[in-house]
Amino acid sequence: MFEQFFTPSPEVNQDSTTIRRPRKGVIIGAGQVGMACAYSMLIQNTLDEMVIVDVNREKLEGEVMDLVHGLPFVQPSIVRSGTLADGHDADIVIITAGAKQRPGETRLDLVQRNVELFKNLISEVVKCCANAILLIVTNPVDIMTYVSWRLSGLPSSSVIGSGTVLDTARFRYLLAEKFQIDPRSLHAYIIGEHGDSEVPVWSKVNVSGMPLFDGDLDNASDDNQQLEEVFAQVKNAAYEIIQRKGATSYAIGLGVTQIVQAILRNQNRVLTVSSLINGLHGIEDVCLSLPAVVNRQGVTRLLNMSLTTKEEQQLLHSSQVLRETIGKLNL
Ligand SMILES: NC(=O)C1=CN([C@@H]2O[C@H](COP(=O)(O)OP(=O)(O)OC[C@H]3O[C@@H](n4cnc5c(N)ncnc54)[C@H](O)[C@@H]3O)[C@@H](O)[C@H]2O)C=CC1
Ligand SMILES: CC(=O)C(=O)O
Repeated sequence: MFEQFFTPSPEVNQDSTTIRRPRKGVIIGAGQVGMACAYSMLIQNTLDEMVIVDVNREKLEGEVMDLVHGLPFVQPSIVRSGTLADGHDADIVIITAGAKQRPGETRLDLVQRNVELFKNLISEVVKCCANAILLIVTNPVDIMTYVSWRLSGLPSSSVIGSGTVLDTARFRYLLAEKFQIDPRSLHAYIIGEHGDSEVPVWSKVNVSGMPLFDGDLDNASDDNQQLEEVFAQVKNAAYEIIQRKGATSYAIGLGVTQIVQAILRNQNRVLTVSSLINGLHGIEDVCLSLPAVVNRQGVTRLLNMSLTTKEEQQLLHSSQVLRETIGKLNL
């Protein structure tokens, strides 16, 4: 079509091995979170091709129409609605489908509904997108990551949960506000469950390598109480936001983008994603977040982070909460 406008170049390189293979991702779930991930990845030039899938076809079409009308403003990429079958050559599948918390509900309250959904979904994903890394966002994300690993039969390195990447960002943001520091220069981690039993690693909080505390916040000084209040805000952030606007989406969209970039750009980036833990800190057969090295193979290494006795105990408790929940599942 319109050949009159173009003249083929005399020496087009036909050797496809010199051309980088496009980075392709599938997002399952075109809800608030799925679309925030799509938008964030689009404006950060993260994928060359993005396929968005949802059982609600009408909503899906509307969301994708809205998104593609922005393509002239960003780096070129393909964005379209589709089905899982369109993901046969996908590098990554991001799962955001499923029930979300209503005001007052915990993430663990979603477990039955979302595990039932995943029982069908994961086998389809593995069948259709055989070579993809799975990135789970649906809550309760640690349980859903474990369930996805078990149901998929994939190596655990290829099944990753967004984990406490979001909580870690909230922690850094709030601490950075308090200390008047750019959050990128403040290093701090939330580990364990993405949920009520999560653990702040006070002993490792530092500004460009300078530790801010000796260890645990043991004495009840005013300063320490203020810092405990910061952690309470981190832990309760989702409840507070859901109470006000019904869902959280922007920050998780940005967090997912960082994880996807770490994977597809082979960055070896340290992120508090959720992955299978077997042995570290005395934890067995649970997915939860510890600082992990993320690259094109997924989670390849976990940092042997030293913790105080109190932090170890809190982490073990968090793992027990998750293990008990897994123990009640009929997988
Ligand atoms: N890991 C994290 O840090 C966070 C996780 N979440 C979780 O993400 C999930 C999604 O939240 P929202 O997007 O706000 O919910 P939402 O209700 O806006 O969207 C969910 C979407 O999933 C779709 N869906 C349901 N079953 C499907 C299937 N079998 N295949 C394809 N699509 C399907 C629905 O049609 C809907 O469009 C929830 O479980 C929520 O708790 C939310 C924020 C942060
Ligand atoms: C909903 C949720 O998991 C969060 O915003 O942390």
